[in-house]
Amino acid sequence: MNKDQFVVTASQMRDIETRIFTAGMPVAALMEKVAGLISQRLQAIISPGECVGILAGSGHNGGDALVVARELHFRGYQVWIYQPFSKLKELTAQHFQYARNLAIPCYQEITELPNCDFLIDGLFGFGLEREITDTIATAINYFNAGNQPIISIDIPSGLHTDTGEVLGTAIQAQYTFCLGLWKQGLLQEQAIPYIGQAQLIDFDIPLADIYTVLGDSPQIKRITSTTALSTLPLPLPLTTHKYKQGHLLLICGSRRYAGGAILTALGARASGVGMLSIAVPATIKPLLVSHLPEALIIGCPETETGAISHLQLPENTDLNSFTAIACGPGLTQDHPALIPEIIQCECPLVLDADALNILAQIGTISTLQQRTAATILTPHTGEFHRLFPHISPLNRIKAVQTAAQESVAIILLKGARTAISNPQGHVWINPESTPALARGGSGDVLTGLLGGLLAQILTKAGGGFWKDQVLDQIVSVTMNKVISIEDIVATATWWHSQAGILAAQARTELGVDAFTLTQYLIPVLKR
Ligand SMILES: NC(=O)C1=CN([C@@H]2O[C@H](COP(=O)(O)OP(=O)(O)OC[C@H]3O[C@@H](n4cnc5c(N)ncnc54)[C@H](O)[C@@H]3O)[C@@H](O)[C@H]2O)[C@@H](O)CC1
Ligand SMILES: Nc1ncnc2c1ncn2[C@@H]1O[C@H](COP(=O)(O)OP(=O)(O)O)[C@@H](O)[C@H]1O
Ligand SMILES: [K+]
Repeated sequence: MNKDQFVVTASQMRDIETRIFTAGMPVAALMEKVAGLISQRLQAIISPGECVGILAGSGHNGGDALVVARELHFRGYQVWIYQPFSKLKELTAQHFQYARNLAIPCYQEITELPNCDFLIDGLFGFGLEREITDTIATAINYFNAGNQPIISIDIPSGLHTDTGEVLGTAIQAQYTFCLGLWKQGLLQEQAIPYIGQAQLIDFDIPLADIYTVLGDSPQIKRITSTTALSTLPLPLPLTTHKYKQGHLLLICGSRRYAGGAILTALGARASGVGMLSIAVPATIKPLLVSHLPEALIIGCPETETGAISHLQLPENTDLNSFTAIACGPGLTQDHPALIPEIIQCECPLVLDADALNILAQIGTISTLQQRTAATILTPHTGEFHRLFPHISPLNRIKAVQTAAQESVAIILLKGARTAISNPQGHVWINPESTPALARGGSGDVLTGLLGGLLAQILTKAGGGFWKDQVLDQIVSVTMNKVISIEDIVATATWWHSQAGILAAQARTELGVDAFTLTQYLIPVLKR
């Protein structure tokens, strides 16, 4: 089984290791195994003959680094060791002694260090417990200022293993080889500038130990292509028809922001949803019709400024006629009364952009209390602050958990590492994205895509969901599979980011405007 989806804190990793050691695995044997795997990965990056500086700490992160030093020495690399500590853990001390007896040059002062082509950072792993100061802080700053790439073992030294916070100072790595299971800190936004390209080194931790420590349904998980693809509504049933593939209502756009409605709609189109209805101010109806001839465009009465003033749905239709509703992009805040009207709907509801700004104005938690079906809020950091001003966004994982619990909604906090939580605190983190998405309109695309996916998957499950299930956020019970709404939210997030990555590969990071992004959604699935 792929261990890529698990995420651990330092204390959970410590508990898992303890279980392995208690079961009989010798500590020294595990260190040998782990460092052997690290050495193999290094040899794919560094050519024999090149000079490698090894930075060794006092604990087992340093022990790993010293075994790597020995291995690279025997594989024909020029190796030296920087080891400034006076007291080492026993196993680490033994490896240090052996390296010295092999005549690998060892130094305690940065002023003595020869030049090198690469540095291996084994100063601190998940055992870092306080701020780095004095000699070690000076050394880390010195290494960061050099030209040679740094490869960190487990986590860049100086980062807090859980929060990704910099404790005093931290190594800026080009590569991070995370050992065994992904550390939570590597998925926090503040850690991104320090991590470089991150890879997991799987050293065969038994699944039973992982589940014993993390629980049968782990609280925090990484979204991977495997987890995302397992939720997509593919292949379609051979005998399906359009009304079985979901009916999404988008409520978006204004005279001022007509483009937001188009982008949201194009995101929804790519989801493959069976029926798409789009409520917009009457003035921009012809524009939407020309972009999306397949959609039902509902022209609504508008305010003087060109915002929707009232939802005028077709005859025999009300909000509960739809499988899901997504609302907000380009709406403006000119007519706040629209939101309390929409909140009444008894189907899953995605709120984004101006719908969130209005929600913040009228009272986030009190308004959402009226909801009987699932609600998904998709704020960026600014909108999150308006919705939940009392929640610190510094630890984004904690922040989404708290916000979701308080609002009894699913919260998707957008950013370079989008984090999603359900009210029970189950979190998905999107580990792979691109700054090419940091452009106006790309969030609108996500809202449409997510709405479309929700409508479709709900309908595939038979369209029936009961109140008690809704509170558990469970929407679909097929023969042997339970799909929860937050899994669908995670899948949409993954799909959107992968489209950004694919578009950036084809067109550079500057070539991913929001319209172009919509054109790369389907190619992600073909790949
Ligand atoms: N047992 C093994 O062989 C394995 C080792 N692993 C490695 O072991 C690491 C964890 O090892 P440890 O628990 O020994 O911890 P570390 O090697 O991360 O560091 C702990 C040491 O640093 C000291 N220290 C902490 N903060 C400090 C500060 N601010 N300034 C100065 N000293 C400080 C501590 O007192 C302790 O001696 C992992 O990150 C990984 O690299 C595991 O990943 C795999 C299994
Ligand atoms: N630096 C970044 N790296 C990766 N993804 C990003 C980055 N910045 C923004 N994004 C993504 O781009 C989208 C921006 O959405 P949003 O802020 O709502 O923009 P808009 O409202 O203009 O559409 C989100 O999906 C977000 O996760
Ligand atoms: K390290």
